[in-house]
Amino acid sequence: MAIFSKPLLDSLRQHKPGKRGILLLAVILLLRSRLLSIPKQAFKRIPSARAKESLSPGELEEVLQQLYTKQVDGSKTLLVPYRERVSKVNIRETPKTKFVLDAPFFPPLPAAAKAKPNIDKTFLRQLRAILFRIAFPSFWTKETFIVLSHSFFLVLRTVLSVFVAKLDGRLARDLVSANGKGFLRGLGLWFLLAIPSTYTNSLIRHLQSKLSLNLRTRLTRYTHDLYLSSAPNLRYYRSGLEGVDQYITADIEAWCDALAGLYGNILKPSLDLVLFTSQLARSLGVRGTILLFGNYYATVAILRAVTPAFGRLAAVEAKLEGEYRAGMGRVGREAEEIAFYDGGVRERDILTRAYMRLIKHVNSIYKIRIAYEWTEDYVIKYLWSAAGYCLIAVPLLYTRTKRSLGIQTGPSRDRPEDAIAGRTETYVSNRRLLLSLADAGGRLMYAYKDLLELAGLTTRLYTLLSTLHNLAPLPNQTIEAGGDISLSHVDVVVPSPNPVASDALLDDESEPSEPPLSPPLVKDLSLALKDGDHLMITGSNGVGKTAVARVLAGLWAPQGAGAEVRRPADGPDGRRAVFVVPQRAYMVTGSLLDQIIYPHSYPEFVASGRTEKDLMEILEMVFLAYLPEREGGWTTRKEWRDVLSGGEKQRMAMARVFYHRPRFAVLDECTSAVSSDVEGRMYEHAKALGITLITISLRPSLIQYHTHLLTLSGDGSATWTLARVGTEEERMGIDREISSLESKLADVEKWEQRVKELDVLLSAQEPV
Ligand SMILES: Nc1ncnc2c1ncn2[C@@H]1O[C@H](COP(=O)(O)OP(=O)(O)OP(=O)(O)O)[C@@H](O)[C@H]1O
Repeated sequence: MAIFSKPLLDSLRQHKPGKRGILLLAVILLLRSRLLSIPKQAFKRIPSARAKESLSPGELEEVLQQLYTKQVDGSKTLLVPYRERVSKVNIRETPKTKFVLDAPFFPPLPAAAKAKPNIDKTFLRQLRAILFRIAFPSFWTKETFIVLSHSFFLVLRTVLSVFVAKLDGRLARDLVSANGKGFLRGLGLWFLLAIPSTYTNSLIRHLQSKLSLNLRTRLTRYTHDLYLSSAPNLRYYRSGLEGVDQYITADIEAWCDALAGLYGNILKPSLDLVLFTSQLARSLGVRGTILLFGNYYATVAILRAVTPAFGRLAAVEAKLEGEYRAGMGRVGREAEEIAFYDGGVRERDILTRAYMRLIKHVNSIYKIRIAYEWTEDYVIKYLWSAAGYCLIAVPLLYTRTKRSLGIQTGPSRDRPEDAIAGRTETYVSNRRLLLSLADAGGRLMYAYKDLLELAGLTTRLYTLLSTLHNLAPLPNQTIEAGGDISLSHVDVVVPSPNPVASDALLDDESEPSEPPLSPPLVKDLSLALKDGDHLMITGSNGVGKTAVARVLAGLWAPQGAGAEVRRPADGPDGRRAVFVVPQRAYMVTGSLLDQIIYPHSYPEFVASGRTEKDLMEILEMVFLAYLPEREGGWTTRKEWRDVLSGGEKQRMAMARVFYHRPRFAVLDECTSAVSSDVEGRMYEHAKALGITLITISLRPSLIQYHTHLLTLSGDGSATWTLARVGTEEERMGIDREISSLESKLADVEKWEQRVKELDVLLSAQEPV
């Protein structure tokens, strides 16, 4: 290899130990990259048992269906399709105790802090909490190793820059003194030094991206575990955070990028500044060094005075971006409804307004940046350069003893041309150092701006985490194995919005106040249901029927003095105690099979011992047996929300009830689009399976399948009546209806008489 050629080895021998070290390092780095590339090619030729084969479309479908495999220790291995292969990712859930321990580090933010993210104590506290509780929970993590490697290469780059500056000076000296041999040797060294320099640069970029990605994975997984929590937390349901998708997707990514970039952007120029200043101070003397520091001080003072509130601007930008993104998502989701109304133009106006709001803000940032960057450029490029010339002049014009920077080991400088060559060397080295210094200063100033932007993003991320951490769990419901459902003295009240989630970034800086509790929808509700007590809840629209179901299912906390909700626990065989089918049919992302077994996953379905034959029987029960064939099999993956009709979706929801066979099924107007005869058969089948029904409906035809009727009065008094179907009360109601019908029948004779009279009248008027 060329790098082992004799001249190079000679030059290695000729140089001092320090320089030899650098050359050695360059050779090692070069060899490392060479060596690393060899095995890859070699391995390609060796067929390995571990080599991953590409999956056939059928196998890929199976993997998509499988989703994960369960490990012995309870963790899951997610099967992630990747380039027609499958990569396995081990997922260990964040323990609940970790969240409990972390919560005190995320106290709620005062509105003023949300509105004005800045580099202050609050920012440092937030950053510390996110960094040391989530991003780097302990020292021995992969991320720490990346940071250490990153730091090493950053330091190495600075050291290499100093050598480049020295070599620059040496080349100029050899040129001025017409030392051809020395010049060529210097040029050789220049190329050699370029190898580790460029390698270091690309590695720094690589490690920075890797750090950002690893941080993102850590934060995302932590947030997923925190946000998608089950009862009694249900944070995804109760957080009340607007644009939460923006927080979890874009904001986390932006924060990780900003942090990973900032580390390099601060460490490297700071190191440069220290190293170059110390180098320069050696040749500039005391006067020059004082001038240098005076220059730094003036720069910082000027730039601090003109720096706008980049933190707040970045946070507002993220929020507006989230609003625009959410609007676009809504149109995508509700496309058909909008199309029926032909509401495209209206939606366009709404979205364009959201977009223009964002653009206006981004534009204003750009405008603010012009003034800032103009000042920054003026100060860093021109002021520093002018100061640099003055500083370089110090050793050249006033210093009698021209000290070298350590490279000049050449012949004595008694001759005048040697003196000129020496001065040129000093000048070129100092100038390069000064240019690097100006560059470092510029980057530090940029880093200050980045730091402000990071403060804004940190506030956003902290708002998300503190909102989720500070959401008190729902009060414990009494859950008894084998018990029944009972509510006693429960007031059903709409929960007040989470005050912590309020976003003061755009509006005012006022503290969030506790919103007043709305009046109860249903007052002092008491009822008890055991197996076979089929209950129907009825009442006019908006009266609170679904609200009762929410309390029953544990989504809303029961209110009122002495209020208590008792629910049965799930059976030991995994049989669900209570299963709610909501008003709006929900279709999960996945295959046709996934729709029936939801919220079970495929491995749970397999573990339950059920087969596709069982699923087919269920589909027959809900009159959807044609679906597997029509849609191309059980594993077909489609956007089921759009593919199935409204009635089909409702039938599918009933299929889920038959699959899970809960003890109690709360059916919230979930068969409103199903024809009455099919609805009746599904109700009969549910009862035959031993499922106790709690139906919310306005259809009187459904009363016959129930034993109790809860009627919520729609007169604003929040009262209710609970009657047994077929009791005295109900009979009285039926008797009243019969007597009203009989009195109407008594009039039938009079109406028939009248019809005859009208016939006679009409025939008299007909022309003969
Ligand atoms: N999250 C909420 N925030 C504010 N108000 C709510 C919320 N959920 C329900 N409400 C209000 O509570 C009232 C009762 O709602 P609910 O959904 O229980 O009505 P419902 O009786 O089921 O009506 P429908 O027959 O139309 O389905 C409504 O006036 C509704 O606006």
